[in-house]
Amino acid sequence: VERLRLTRKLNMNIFLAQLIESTNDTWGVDLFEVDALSNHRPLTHVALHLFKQRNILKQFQIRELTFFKFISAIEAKYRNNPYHNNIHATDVLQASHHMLNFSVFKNVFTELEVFAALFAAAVHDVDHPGVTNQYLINTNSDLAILYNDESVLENHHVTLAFQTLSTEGCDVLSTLNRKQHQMFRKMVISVVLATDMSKHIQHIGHLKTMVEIRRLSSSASSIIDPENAEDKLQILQSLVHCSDLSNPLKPLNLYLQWTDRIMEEFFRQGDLEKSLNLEVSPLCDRENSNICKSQMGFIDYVVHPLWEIWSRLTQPDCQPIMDILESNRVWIASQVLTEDDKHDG
Ligand SMILES: COc1ccc(/C(C)=N\OCC(=O)N2C[C@H](C)O[C@@H](C)C2)cc1OC1CCCC1
Ligand SMILES: [Zn+2]
Repeated sequence: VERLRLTRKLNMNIFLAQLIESTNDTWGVDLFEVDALSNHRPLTHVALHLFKQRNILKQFQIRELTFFKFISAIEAKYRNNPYHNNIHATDVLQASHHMLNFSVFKNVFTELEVFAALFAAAVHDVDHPGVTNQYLINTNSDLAILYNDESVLENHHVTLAFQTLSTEGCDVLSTLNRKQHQMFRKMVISVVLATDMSKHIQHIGHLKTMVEIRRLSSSASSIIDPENAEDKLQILQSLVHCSDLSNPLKPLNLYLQWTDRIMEEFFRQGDLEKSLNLEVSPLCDRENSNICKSQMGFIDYVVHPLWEIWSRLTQPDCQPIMDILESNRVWIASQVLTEDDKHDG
């Protein structure tokens, strides 16, 4: 029996190593499997692997043990929410890594910009309480008071991330010089704050402008001017925001798990609102929800408008991902019909 147990353990570790290896260049890795096989430490395993694969630790002379301690401390500060947890952080990190490899970004970003974008993705929802900004504002929470109702969650995530750097043995930025540290901090703050859904429309506007300029100056082969730091920062903000809203563009079985999770998180908020005699927020009433219809709305009015312009900027590498969105939408639409019948009884 002992031999059987060890053999099974060995096979699990081999399977885990293969899954982690696939995060290098695969869209739609099953991070729920990575979570199960890694003793619920997907973020530490995947972040260490990707930062090493990109040679970031060597470039900035960051000791592997320091990075391990930092990312482990961050992972431990993610709460066990149904959706906003360490698996979601790993998902956004891996999607951001994947899209930084798009050919349109070749020779565009500096190592520091790549480091900042992936760092921001890994920490972007740390200590998320599983409720929305609006809920925190409506309940006069300490966080809303602290951040004056402005991007309350996002301010909290980035503050906590930088505070974690001063935990014993966790300062992954200690080898950066003053200028690098200043630029890194500016980029991480702006990328994490840009994940606030209230900035969603602005992302679309900036991307439309950039695509327009690309279309007009069709001469310029690579549309992104590596000298324009502002444009590059906006692209990194949109890259992480797109990764944050990438669930409907993942293989259907993964998309459906994320949908179940976000709905459970929203429903728990609705339960809290009911118990506090507050008005139940949209989509948060578990007694009265149409999951497929709300996902259709999410895809048609939030996700597709963003990804449509993002895919135009990043053509042709985004096409396979857009194809997944299209097929998922067709599947969801087919379920709406049957879901209606179910409700009609
Ligand atoms: C897989 O599905 C989702 C994945 C992630 C999210 C998150 C974290 N934010 O998304 C934007 C958001 O919170 N919004 C604010 C308000 C809830 O109105 C919405 C239209 C936009 C939401 C997902 O689906 C939602 C939206 C439709 C049903 C539940
Ligand atoms: Zn997020």
